Amino acid sequence: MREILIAVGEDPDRDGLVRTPARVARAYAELFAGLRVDPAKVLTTAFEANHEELVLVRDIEVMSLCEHHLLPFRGVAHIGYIPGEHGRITGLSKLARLVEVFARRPQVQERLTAQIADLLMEKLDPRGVIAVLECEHMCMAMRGIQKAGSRTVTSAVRGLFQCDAKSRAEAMSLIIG
Ligand SMILES: Nc1nc2c(ncn2[C@@H]2O[C@H](COP(=O)(O)OP(=O)(O)OP(=O)(O)O)[C@@H](O)[C@H]2O)c(=O)[nH]1
Ligand SMILES: [Zn+2]
Repeated sequence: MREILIAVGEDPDRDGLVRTPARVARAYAELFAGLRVDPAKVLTTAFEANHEELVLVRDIEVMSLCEHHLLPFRGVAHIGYIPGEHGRITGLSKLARLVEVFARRPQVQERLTAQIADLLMEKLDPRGVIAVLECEHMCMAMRGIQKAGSRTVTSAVRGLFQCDAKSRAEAMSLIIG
C-alpha cells in the first residue's frame, strides 16, 4: 500500500497517510475474511419442518469486491429453495450468512451467485434452489466506462427449477415482487 501511495504521487509519510498501509491491511483482512471461513459450517443448523413448498428470502444485502479491480459491488440477493422430501429447512439467517461468507472474497458476481446455489443444493438436499443477485459495480461507475446506476442481474437455478418452468416462473415472479 505504501508503494501504491508513492506510485500515485502521494507522500506516504505525511500525517494523514502514515498509518494508512496498516489500516488498509486491517480493512482487507475484514473484507476478505470469507476466505478463511468454511461455508459448509454456516448451514449446520437444519431442521425438519414438513414444509415442502417454496421458502424465499428477498433483498439480502450484498457487499463484495470484484476480483479484477478490487472495487466494491453492492446490491441485493434473493434466495429461494424448495425443501426436499423430508421438508428439511435451514434457519433464515443462514441464507444471509452464506451470502456473507462468499461475498467476503475477491469475486465475480456470476461465481458468487453459483456458489450460493451450489452450497445450498449440496448441504440441504432440497428439490431446487434459485439465487438471483442484482448489483451495481463500482468498477463500472467510478472508473473505466463510468456508467453509474447500471445493475447486473445474475441467476443460478438448480434442481427442480431447471426443468420445471412453472415453478421457476412462480419463484421469479415472487423475486421480482
Ligand atoms: N462478468 C463479470 N465481469 C466483471 C465483474 N466485475 C467486474 N467485471 C468486468 O471485468 C472486466 C475486466 O476487463 P479488463 O479488460 O481485463 O479490465 P479493464 O481494462 O479495467 O476493463 P474496463 O472496466 O472495461 O476498463 C471489465 O469488463 C469489468 O466490467 C463481474 O462480477 N462479472
Ligand atoms: Zn471490477
